[in-house]
Parts: sequence; structure tokens; C-alpha cells
Amino acid sequence: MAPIRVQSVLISESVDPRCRSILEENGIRVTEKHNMKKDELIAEIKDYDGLVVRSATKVTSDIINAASNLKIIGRAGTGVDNVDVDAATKKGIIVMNTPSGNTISAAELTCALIMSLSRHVPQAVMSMKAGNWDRKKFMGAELYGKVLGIVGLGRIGKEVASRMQSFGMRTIGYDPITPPEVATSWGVEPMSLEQLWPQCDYITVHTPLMPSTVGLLNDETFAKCKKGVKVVNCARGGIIDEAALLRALESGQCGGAGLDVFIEEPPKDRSLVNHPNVVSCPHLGASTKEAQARCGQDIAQQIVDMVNGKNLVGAVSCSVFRGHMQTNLISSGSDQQNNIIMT
Ligand SMILES: NC(=O)c1ccc[n+]([C@@H]2O[C@H](COP(=O)([O-])OP(=O)(O)OC[C@H]3O[C@@H](n4cnc5c(N)ncnc54)[C@H](O)[C@@H]3O)[C@@H](O)[C@H]2O)c1
Ligand SMILES: O=C(O)[C@H](O)COP(=O)(O)O
Repeated sequence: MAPIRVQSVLISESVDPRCRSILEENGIRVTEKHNMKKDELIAEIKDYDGLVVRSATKVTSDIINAASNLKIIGRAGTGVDNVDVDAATKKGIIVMNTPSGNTISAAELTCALIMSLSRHVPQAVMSMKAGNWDRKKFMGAELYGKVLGIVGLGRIGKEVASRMQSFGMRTIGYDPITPPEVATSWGVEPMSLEQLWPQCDYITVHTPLMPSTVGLLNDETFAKCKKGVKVVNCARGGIIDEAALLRALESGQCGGAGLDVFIEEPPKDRSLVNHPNVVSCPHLGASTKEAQARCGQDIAQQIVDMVNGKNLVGAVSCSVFRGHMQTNLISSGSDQQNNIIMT
């Protein structure tokens, strides 16, 4: 692969400091400017060969079109739905992510939300802080023997399954790509969504956000679920239709929701956040020291490797999800279980 000349990189969000030091150790000039408004980023971006982002920077086509020198967009994390990859591809800009660096952290937060829903821990803590001692209000239910439906059996779905199996949950799942025998080897019973919905006490979604996953849980699918089903979304806002979720919570069809992500972040409409049966976080799935260290180091190293003309294609395995991942997305990461697309 021909080396790519990258002399300057803009980091537009809070990324682990190792990212900056690895780039600088390799002779790349780094500027950090966080919380820029769109117009500021448009004015700034022309001065850089590389851009490093997390999920908050929306790298839209107008930013890409203003980026006259940009060669690489590095996403220190998994989802690239905040980057217009088609627009980048048209301009020959490489988009990279580090999908495995935050897998464990996102899986652990998912499990924390499942446990919070089963025992009302956040609500009980708030009640205690308000000076109460209410032992009746927060009656919970064991996870032992309950059924967890996992929609999306990729990196995070797999890790959630093994952790919740240790609580004695039966894990069932659906994924259009993961082979049934692989799911079975993880202790997950593979099945169709039609079979999955009515069996679950808990449902957790771990798919990318794309046309086929928008509103996977909606009025119609909630109606197919057990009354009181509890749902968790630690993937992307909109995979569970937010209006349908609110209706299901109000009718009791949904018994509780654990939400780390929202269609709009931060959400202006606080109806879900304020619902008594919702436990929510401000998109914290990847917010651990370990995940940030991995993602920050990985993205910097990937940029350096590109600059040095190393062929990443040979170093990573190939797991292409067409329609979601785009033509020039290169994914790498710590465990070498990566997505890589070069078409
Ligand atoms: N909350 C956070 O901070 C946080 C952190 C990391 C990742 N994420 C998000 O979590 C999600 C999963 O990440 P991952 O690393 O496990 O991704 P992954 O690519 O490893 O797994 C996604 C899986 O979803 C499957 N899938 C695609 N369409 C589907 C459909 N219609 N129904 C069921 N399954 C479908 C794919 O086949 C794949 O196996 C992504 O949306 C990612 O952006 C969130
Ligand atoms: O897709 C991801 O990696 C997660 O949503 C984490 O996003 P963040 O890097 O903005 O925390």
C-alpha cells in the first residue's frame, strides 16, 4: 500500500492522551480543539491531514467538502454513524475505527443496566438519598432462570451473553450473519425474531444503526413480547423506537428500560429519561479508562501504520456487513477481530 502523507491531525473530542503522544512521537503535529460548533470545524478542518473523533463530532458532508487536505478520519471507537463515509469515500478520505477497544466496557454497562432493571438499584439509591427507607417499593426479581434475548450477536452481544449466563439466564439470540453454530458455541440459542420476541423477560439490542435496524422494537414488535418485558439499548438510539417505548412503558407492556443511547444526544425530550421505570446513562458504554486507552492508542497506531505504508489489510480479519459498512472503512483493534472493508 502506498504511504499516505499525514503531517497534522486535529483531535476534536476527549481522546486518551496516548493518542496524541503516539502521533507526536511519529512526527505528526497534533492540535486538540474540543466542542467546536459545525461552522468552527468547517473553518478549521482545511488545515489538517487527519481528524480524530469519537461519537459527538458529526463529520457531515459539508465538513468533508471543506476539508481540502484531509486524508484520514480516525474514529476512536466503534460506531461510524456520525461520519458521512460515502462523502469521505467520494473524496478518497480513509475512515478508520477501533471496534474492539470498547467491547468489554459496553458489554459490562449493558449487564449493569440489566441488573439495575431487575433490582431497581438506581431508584433505590435516589430514594435513600432523599431520606427514605422504603423496602416495599423496590421489590425486584431474580435474573436466575429468566430469558435474555440478544438481538445482534457480534462482539458486544457475545460478551453480554457469557456474562449473563453466569447469572443463570437462558440466552437466546438473533443475528442475520453470525452462523447458528457459532451462536450455539457461545451458549446462545439462535432463532428468528418472531420466535424470540414472545420468549424474552429481557431484550438487549447490539446491532449497528442502519435502515434495517431502525425501530427494530416498535409498537408491533412490543405487542409480540411478554407483558412486562424489560429492554436495554446500549447500542444506538433509534434501534428501539423511542415513541413506541414510551407507549409500551405507559401501558405496562414494557416493564422497564435501560438506555445508554438516544436518537438525539443529549435528548431534548426528557419523557423517557424521567419515566420512573427507565434507568439511563449519558452514552457511557465506552467511558472507561481501559476502553479509552485502547481506542486512543489503536487509532493513533493505525494512522501511523497508514503513514508508514503498512498494509493493515493483511493484519486484520474480514467481517463485512454490506449496506452498513462502507467501501473505505478500515477497522482494526486490540483483539484482531475486526471489520475491514476494501472494495
Ligand atoms: N454505548 C456505547 O458507548 C457503545 C460502545 C461500543 C459500541 N456501541 C454500539 O454497539 C453496537 C454493537 O457493536 P459491536 O461492536 O458488537 O458490533 P458488531 O459489528 O461486532 O456486531 C453487530 C452485530 O449486529 C448484527 N446485525 C446487523 N443487522 C442486524 C439485524 N437486523 N438484526 C440482528 N442483528 C443484526 C451483525 O450481523 C453483527 O453481528 C453498535 O451499534 C455500536 O456502535 C455502543
Ligand atoms: O460506538 C462507540 O464506540 C460508542 O458509542 C462509544 O462512543 P464514544 O467514543 O463517543 O464514547
